[in-house]
Amino acid sequence: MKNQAKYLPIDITFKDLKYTVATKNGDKVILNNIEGICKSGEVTAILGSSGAGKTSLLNGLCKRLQVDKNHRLEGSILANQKKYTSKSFPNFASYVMQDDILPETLTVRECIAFAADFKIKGSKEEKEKKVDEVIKTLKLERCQNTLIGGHFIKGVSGGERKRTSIGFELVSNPQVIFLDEPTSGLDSFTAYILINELREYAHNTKKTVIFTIHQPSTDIWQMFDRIILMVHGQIIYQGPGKDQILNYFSRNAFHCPHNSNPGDYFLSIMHSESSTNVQNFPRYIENYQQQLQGLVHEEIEQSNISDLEKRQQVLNIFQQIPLIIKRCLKINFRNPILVKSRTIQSIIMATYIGLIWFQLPDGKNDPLNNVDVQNRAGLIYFLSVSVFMESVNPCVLTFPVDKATFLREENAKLYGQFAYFIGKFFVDILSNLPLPILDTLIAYFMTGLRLDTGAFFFYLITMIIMSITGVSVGYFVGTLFKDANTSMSMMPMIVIPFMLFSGFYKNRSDYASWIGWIEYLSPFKYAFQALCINEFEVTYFIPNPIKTYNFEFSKGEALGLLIVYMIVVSMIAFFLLSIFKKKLQ
Ligand SMILES: Nc1ncnc2c1ncn2[C@@H]1O[C@H](COP(=O)(O)OP(=O)(O)OP(=O)(O)O)[C@@H](O)[C@H]1O
Repeated sequence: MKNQAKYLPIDITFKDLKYTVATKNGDKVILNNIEGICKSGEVTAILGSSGAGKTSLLNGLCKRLQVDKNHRLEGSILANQKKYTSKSFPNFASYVMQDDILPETLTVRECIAFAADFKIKGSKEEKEKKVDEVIKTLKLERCQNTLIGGHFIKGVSGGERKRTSIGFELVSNPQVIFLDEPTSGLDSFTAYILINELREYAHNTKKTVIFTIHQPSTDIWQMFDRIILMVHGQIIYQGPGKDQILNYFSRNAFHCPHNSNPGDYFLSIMHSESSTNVQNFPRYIENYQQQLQGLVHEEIEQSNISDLEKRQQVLNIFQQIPLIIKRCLKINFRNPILVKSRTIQSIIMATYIGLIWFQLPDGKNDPLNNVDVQNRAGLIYFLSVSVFMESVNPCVLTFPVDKATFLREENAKLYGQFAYFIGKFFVDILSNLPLPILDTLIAYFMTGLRLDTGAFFFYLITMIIMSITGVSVGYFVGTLFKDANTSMSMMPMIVIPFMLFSGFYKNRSDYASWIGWIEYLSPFKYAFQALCINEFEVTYFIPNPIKTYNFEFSKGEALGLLIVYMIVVSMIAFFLLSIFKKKLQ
């Protein structure tokens, strides 16, 4: 019984669907009271001129349309005559976005296997068998061990990338698969192969395949089982493809010339740039309403009826976290920017610092030398800033990209936000760990900081915590803004005030009371206090900076507060992500 429900074919239907957006010039109707059906075992193509409402319809069916007081969605959208929500959607359906969001440093096989691990119940062998099957279906055998690639790494071709995205969704064997322009950016042959694979998937396993498409070639056009044509948010044809659609339009005096591509012909009579077309739109709509709408209505009434399956997540949180960690490790450690260049950068930076502040006098011979005290305090402050920057920058750059992957996968119910956050945070801490250690080993001894085992390890731990704090702040900034460029350009606005209120540039006793509270938001304040006390608590220098800087905490307290700061900022980033999640999806 359970199995029957699992493989039950699903028809998607929509009735009286109206989507209205409030604009400055009044309400704009994007979908205008339309109804239709996409049947199981068939490929349904949604076509129309630019701005006709194809993507809005597809997003509506996927429960991804923005709905609020300015965006109203009316009517019903059903699967086997049952309502579904964005939450229950992944139980039976998958959505392949137009932009492929895949990690650059994973291979094609690893991407598909990752989805299989989360989505398929069964042994490792069963999962591998399913991955093999999908790779074979999508003809990805030859590139299965090639990296996806991106800006810095040469990877698979655009077509292979698109097929990997589809494989990522297909591996869970969804009953319904929605695709937004799956052929965009592909050459005609690759596009043909892709649509043919989707057609076989629909025909052989009674699945429902629905996509929007621009300018299909004649060969591709012949593969559509069902076509929905749209203009100005209305449907002007809905029914079988091939000869039926041509005959229907011929009967209504719109003859597709012999030997021409029907896709091109229909687009030529639908695009709204031509005034003749626009004059004809009411005719198309009227013809459709008089001749076809009744039939469509009957098809909707006769569509499959069944309860929708309630799929549970296959893995619990404790099984999800190790898989996320495994993947994040691969992503981070295979990335040449994140590993090689950061390590080299860190070595060069620490050596620079070591050379500039080389073997600072310890005050034994000249305890009253203010310049030496100032140099030593400046060095300590700069070291804490440098280790923070080393970890915050890559996080701000990569988190918005990773966030997109997370949103897609969380949307597809692969795992939950908590599992993702813990797994990713753990790996980012691990990836950053060598840098403060390397910095310390080089700079600490080159500059001649206090030679004492306890002081050395306290320094090292503070630098590691400061590096992790950089990761937390990186997540915070990366969550606040949608893309890496905005995050990077906004970061100075957040970090510079923290630096100014560290107590190094301006003595904390001198802050104006109305703004002085900002110092408690500055991680540099806690790090600088901890490191400075650590360095000067045992010293030959008479003017002791511990007093001059007016520190209010002991070094242990300052380090403790830095740890609390790091945890609180991470928690804020976590909650911000859950608040913005809905909006970003
Ligand atoms: N949230 C929105 N606010 C305002 N207008 C919108 C919104 N969403 C869609 N539109 C408008 O509705 C119309 C239909 O948009 P949609 O993206 O569905 O068209 P489309 O047929 O997919 O076009 P294209 O082929 O160019 O992607 C367009 O004119 C678009 O500008």
